[in-house]
Amino acid sequence: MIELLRAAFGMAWRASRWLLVIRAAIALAGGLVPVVLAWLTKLLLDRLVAGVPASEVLTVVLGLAATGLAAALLPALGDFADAELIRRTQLAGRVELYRAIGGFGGLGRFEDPDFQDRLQLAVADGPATPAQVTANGLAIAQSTVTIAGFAVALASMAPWMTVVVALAAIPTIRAELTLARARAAMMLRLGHANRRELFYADLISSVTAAKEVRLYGLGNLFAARMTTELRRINRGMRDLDVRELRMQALLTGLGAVVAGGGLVWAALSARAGRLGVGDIVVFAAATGGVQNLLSSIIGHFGRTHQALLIFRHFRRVVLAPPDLVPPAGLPVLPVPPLRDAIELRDVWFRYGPSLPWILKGVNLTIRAGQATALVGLNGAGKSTIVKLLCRFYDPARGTVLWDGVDVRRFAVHDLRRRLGAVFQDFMSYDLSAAENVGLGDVARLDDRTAIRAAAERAGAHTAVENLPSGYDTLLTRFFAPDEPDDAGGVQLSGGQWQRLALARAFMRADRDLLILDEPSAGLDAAAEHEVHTRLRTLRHGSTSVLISHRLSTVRDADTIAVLSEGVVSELGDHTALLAAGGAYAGLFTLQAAGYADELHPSTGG
Ligand SMILES: Nc1ncnc2c1ncn2[C@@H]1O[C@H](COP(=O)(O)OP(=O)(O)OP(=O)(O)O)[C@@H](O)[C@H]1O
Repeated sequence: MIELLRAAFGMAWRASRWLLVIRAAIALAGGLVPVVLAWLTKLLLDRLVAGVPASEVLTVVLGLAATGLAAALLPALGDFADAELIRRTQLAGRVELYRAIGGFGGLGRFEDPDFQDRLQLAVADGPATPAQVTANGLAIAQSTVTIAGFAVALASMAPWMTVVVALAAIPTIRAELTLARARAAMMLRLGHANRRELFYADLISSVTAAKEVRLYGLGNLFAARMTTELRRINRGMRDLDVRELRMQALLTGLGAVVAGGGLVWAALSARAGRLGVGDIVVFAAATGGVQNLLSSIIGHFGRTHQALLIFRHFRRVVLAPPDLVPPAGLPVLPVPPLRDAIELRDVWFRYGPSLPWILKGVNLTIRAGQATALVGLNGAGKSTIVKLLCRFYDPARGTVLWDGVDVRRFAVHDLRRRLGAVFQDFMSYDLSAAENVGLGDVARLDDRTAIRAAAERAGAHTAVENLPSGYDTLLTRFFAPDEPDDAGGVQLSGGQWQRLALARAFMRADRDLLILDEPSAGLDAAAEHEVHTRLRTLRHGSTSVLISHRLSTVRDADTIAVLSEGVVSELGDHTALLAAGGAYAGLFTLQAAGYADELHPSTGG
């Protein structure tokens, strides 16, 4: 906890050291104000009772007015400084967090539900926690200053009372810490439910799901499921609130007994002439004040504790070790241009220790300068191989070799700079058409000539030029236009989006390996033909991996690998595989027969 505390203060300090110094000065002054007020009030009453000259009374009154002004202003100043501190620390925290998340090279962490819960908590609440810890810490310091002042006053009148008040605080401290721990644990436990609730809420309100939700009448079902999750969350929170209420009631009772007892003693002492009128004022202010402050300190302790527990999740995400590491002890190597081949050697892979093996000893050589096609039934593991080639995961066993070097020896971003890819589940960015293409090579994001050339290769140029603002057209209707006379965004069709994804990959067409996972699945027949003709020319002499269920589009690949039961079951070119009469030949004949039937329907009957 001390280490966490230090890290939280460190972050706030780095985010804004001057603000922190000013906030500390406000806390110190704010801590002294109640004590000064109580002493000035006692002084005023004592002087009034003693009948001193008016000028002496006036001095005290002026002092009281000035302290009163400070009492009124300081909290507002403190709140302002806290809010600014939170804003600045939150900004610094977000930058740190997103840099860390961006640094995760693989996909495994994003698919781990426990890590997701931690990530969501870190993203939603983590960045503000250092400022919360700091603000609560300063509030504790402020209250401690006040308590020290009152304790001196109380000890001079009734030392035993100081001890009783301090002892009465112990159960409160324990209770608050227990509650803080329970609150933080609850937040993590409710993480699953929160994510499910957000998931259903998004389905109900998102444009993407709107069609199916309406057609299948899913709105009520999703709303009911969302409500169930919300109820579960509310139940958890309510249980905690009830526990808190019960404890507060008990502790308040205890406080009232202590304060009441002290006041009875003070009143009896004043009656017996042992205490003056001013003393009673200071005594009442001190017992009430110390008790209030102790419980406020304890509250702040609880909140600090809770913020620290969330900050711990934030730190775990930020300080998570690299997820893709080179083999133990071996130095990282630069990635040389591909000269010979990429080889998967006895590669085994599954998506989690408890999940089934997807690849069970795949051996495959992707030769430089050649086109390799991967075919196989749904779920055979074709996209999984693509993900291993991009090193989104490392194989559980076996190796992926780049010209004979294990790809784990390379820095992952260096390796990826040498790849271009269209994924089956490609992205559609709510950005301009030019950016949707240019993102394929960030260094050339503003290079309109390169963007246009890539769009032309993908057969997307004419369609983009015909958009209301050409390449500058925003490809979304999600954002309202900035200018009133702006035509606003447009929504593309599925096939048009696919062409842009292809164009994005073509921004990297000169890279060492071009991966095309179903690059034409959403295209019409003419477009598909056109794209594949272009691809054929483009692929000529370059290294590519192509996945397609339409076997006519892979027939001219140099090598076709059939994936089945987790291994490469057939390998060769189209002619060899047809002649072998295996699974490929069967599938190809089936597809060809389908078209032949359409072209030459049986005339019988
Ligand atoms: N992220 C993931 N987590 C867990 N399992 C996964 C994940 N991605 C894929 N799988 C599983 O791995 C298997 C292979 O999937 P993969 O996407 O590689 O198949 P594919 O051959 O590309 O299929 P398709 O032809 O349908 O695109 C499937 O059974 C799938 O359920």
